[in-house]
Amino acid sequence: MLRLRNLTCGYGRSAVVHGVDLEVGADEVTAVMGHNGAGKTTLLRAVVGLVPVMSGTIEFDGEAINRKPANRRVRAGMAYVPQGQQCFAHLTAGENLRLVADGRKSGRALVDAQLDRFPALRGLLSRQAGLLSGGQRQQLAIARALITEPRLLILDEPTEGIQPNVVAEIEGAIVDLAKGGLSVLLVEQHLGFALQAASRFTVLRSGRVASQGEAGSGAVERVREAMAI
Ligand SMILES: Nc1ncnc2c1ncn2[C@@H]1O[C@H](COP(=O)(O)OP(=O)(O)OP(=O)(O)O)[C@@H](O)[C@H]1O
Repeated sequence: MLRLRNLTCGYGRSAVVHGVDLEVGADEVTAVMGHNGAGKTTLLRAVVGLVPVMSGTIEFDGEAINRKPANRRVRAGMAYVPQGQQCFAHLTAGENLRLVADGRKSGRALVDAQLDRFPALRGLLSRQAGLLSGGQRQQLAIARALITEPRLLILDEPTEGIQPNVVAEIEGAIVDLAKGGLSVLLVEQHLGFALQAASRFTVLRSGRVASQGEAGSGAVERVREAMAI
């Protein structure tokens, strides 16, 4: 589905991510971990086309997409949920969803499906998104991304700064999505959840792969060691 080969990317002439290989298989979750500033967000932004590739390749469905603009990557089946529960704060929750759904075939059904996934949003549709809690805004942001019917969902720290009772709901939704056949590239600080949801993991340190492997037995120790925690 997604394969990065020897990817180097960054800002201007400064590389931030250096020679990273990484794969997200069909129907799989790959977790990317690492301390603040390790380059996780930069890597995700390169995948969606918001940070230029300096060298190496990004392949999506076997096709090199290094030069494909972000809008065409979205059309090809990627959806990106950036860090920070980003929504249109002055629009209502319902308007945030309709903005993406309107004009799509079965737009209303797509919205309904996401309201079934995140039932708490049903009662909040007429509320301004900026007045929702962080957890509710994150659910809204994920719901909005899913309305585009992606094949690869790219999530940047979806549980960061969110009240613990909602964290469990968001984690559950991500696990369900993966079980339902969606591929997910997940940046996540919570080790336990990342390794439970993912089948592969990558730890970045100063933009380089410090550890990588399958999220089975022994993975927690490998990740802890790579992150020195
Ligand atoms: N727009 C930018 N221009 C220049 N440098 C940037 C830019 N955004 C990030 N950086 C630098 O790139 C490096 C990696 O940042 P990045 O946000 O990718 O890390 P991260 O692992 O996602 O960290 P965090 O968990 O804090 O978000 C940092 O040194 C940061 O200062």
